[in-house]
Amino acid sequence: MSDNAPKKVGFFSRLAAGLRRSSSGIAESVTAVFTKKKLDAATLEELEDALIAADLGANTAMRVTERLAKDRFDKEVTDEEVKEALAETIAETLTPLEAPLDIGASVKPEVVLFVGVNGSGKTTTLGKIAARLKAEGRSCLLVAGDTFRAAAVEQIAVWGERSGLPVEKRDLGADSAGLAYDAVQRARRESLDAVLIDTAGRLQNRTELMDELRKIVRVLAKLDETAPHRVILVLDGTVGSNALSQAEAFLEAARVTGLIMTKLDGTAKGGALVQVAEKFALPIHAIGIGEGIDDLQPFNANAFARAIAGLEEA
Ligand SMILES: Nc1nc2c(ncn2[C@@H]2O[C@H](COP(=O)(O)OP(=O)(O)OP(=O)(O)O)[C@@H](O)[C@H]2O)c(=O)[nH]1
Repeated sequence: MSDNAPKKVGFFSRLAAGLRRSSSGIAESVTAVFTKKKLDAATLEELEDALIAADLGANTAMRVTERLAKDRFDKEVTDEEVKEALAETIAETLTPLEAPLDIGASVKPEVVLFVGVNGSGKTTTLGKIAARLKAEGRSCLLVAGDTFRAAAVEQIAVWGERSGLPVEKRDLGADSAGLAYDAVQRARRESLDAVLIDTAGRLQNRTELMDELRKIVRVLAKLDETAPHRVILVLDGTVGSNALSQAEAFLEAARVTGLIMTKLDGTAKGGALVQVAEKFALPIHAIGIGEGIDDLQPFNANAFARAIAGLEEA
């Protein structure tokens, strides 16, 4: 137990530092509304507006104000109490969705597809997960399924080299569904634990590219009707509420099974994770709070809720 204590402190403080831009935006809104005011209807409305403006979504904002109204109406409240109510509400939403990844533990090879819009962090996230799997003694094949961009293929190759993991790639412009199919066959031959497939970034309104994604899913299911076993949607935390339409489109096209939100270190809009979670109830595997390998953290709902509300660790 004592061995774990310092690690836990480090984890939370890095998370809090990563989320600082989001949490300070929220803290400013809360402080602007509450300077030891009595909690009346007008203050509650102002608070609700401030939380919506912080990208937390109307539903969460309403639940926070209802919670406060129930216990504290007509009494004095401090901004600390508001933040506690906020953290508790966010944790209630997110705790059931906490889903740490355990790739390659049950199915072998576990086929995992990474999807998302351009630049959301798919390739980097895949590389970080591969490095972690390797460190845990699991074998995996990295698949450079973004056959449109030479830089993406190169990026996967670098992650493979760095982690000493095999990479399946093709010439630029090759059919990514065929590549994914061949990769799964190779992983079977080589008895690997997992196949991690990168895909090209695509905007959710580009029908032909979404169709290509459907094709990859269809082709994988030909080899094994339970594949892909996971479809991880990588969302860029800086896009705020736009993440909702992205999640909707990718859920429809590719049966997304879980999500990872990246770049929460560079955004004031991290509250959007709560909105997406609330609307789609998608398992949340991890969050990215920086570009380093250790900056992809397994998702911890309580820690996230306290950090984004600008509170200390519980
Ligand atoms: N600050 C920060 N940067 C990140 C994080 N995750 C990824 N990035 C950076 O975001 C940029 C885009 O990441 P990629 O992994 O190339 O994104 P992609 O989704 O594969 O991009 P496309 O192939 O264009 O679709 C890179 O510069 C990454 O280093 C994160 O959690 N925090």
